[in-house]
Amino acid sequence: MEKIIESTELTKTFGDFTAVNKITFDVKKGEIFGFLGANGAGKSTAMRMLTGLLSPTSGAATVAGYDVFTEQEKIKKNIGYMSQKFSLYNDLTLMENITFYGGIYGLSNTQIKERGEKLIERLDLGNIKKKLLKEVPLGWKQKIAFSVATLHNPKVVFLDEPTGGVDPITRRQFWEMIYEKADQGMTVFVTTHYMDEAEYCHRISMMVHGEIHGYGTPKELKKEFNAQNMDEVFIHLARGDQYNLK
Ligand SMILES: Nc1ncnc2c1ncn2[C@@H]1O[C@H](COP(=O)(O)OP(=O)(O)OP(=O)(O)O)[C@@H](O)[C@H]1O
Repeated sequence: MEKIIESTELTKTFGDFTAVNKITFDVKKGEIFGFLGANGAGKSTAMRMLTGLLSPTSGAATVAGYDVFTEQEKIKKNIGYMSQKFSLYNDLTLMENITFYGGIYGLSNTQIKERGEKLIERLDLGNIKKKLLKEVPLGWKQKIAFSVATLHNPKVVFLDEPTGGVDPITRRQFWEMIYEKADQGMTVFVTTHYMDEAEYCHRISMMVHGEIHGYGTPKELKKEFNAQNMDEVFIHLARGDQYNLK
């Protein structure tokens, strides 16, 4: 199957400190790939390199066929990105946000109108489309942010802890949206701290101190670490062997 992301020994150092140390992995078309790790493990740094926001120190990687060292602008045009911090404008209405981002993504006015209306219908937001975003509850904002990040049908969408602070029902709805996009062939690269969400991913990598220490399907990882669930896999990897699960 076609690989959308390929990383070989990708590394980022800040002075003497190695934040990301030789990470090697790939992500296939239409795959939901979970990028996990404890706070400070290096996830955001890796994601920033893959989205063309930060220059790597060494190694090699391509995203949607473009080189992270030399084709960062092309990468940015072919991806969607939803950052940890809510990325829409609170002082614009829903439709104004859609128009603004649609313009940034290079969509025509007709495309913006059509896709915007479809998005509003899909999320059943007709009654709030004229409200300022700041009046909309967080869970809804996250779903809107995801829809806006995929408005231009990117090959891959990067989601940095998209469901942080959101209630369980909304998280579930959010994941239904992720599945829908993946079924359409979009690749989803997602970081999360929720281990139940890790179970929803097709494959996972687990970062520990800048390195990938676990890589595979949830089933494979549970088998490898003799764990009942992803929580146990995470504890085993992130906190060392003191739990003696293996
Ligand atoms: N610009 C920078 N200069 C120096 N050190 C940095 C810089 N950016 C990140 N780091 C360090 O690199 C390490 C990895 O940080 P990073 O933000 O990638 O981790 P993370 O896994 O995304 O954590 P979190 O889940 O908290 O977002 C941390 O120790 C951080 O302090």
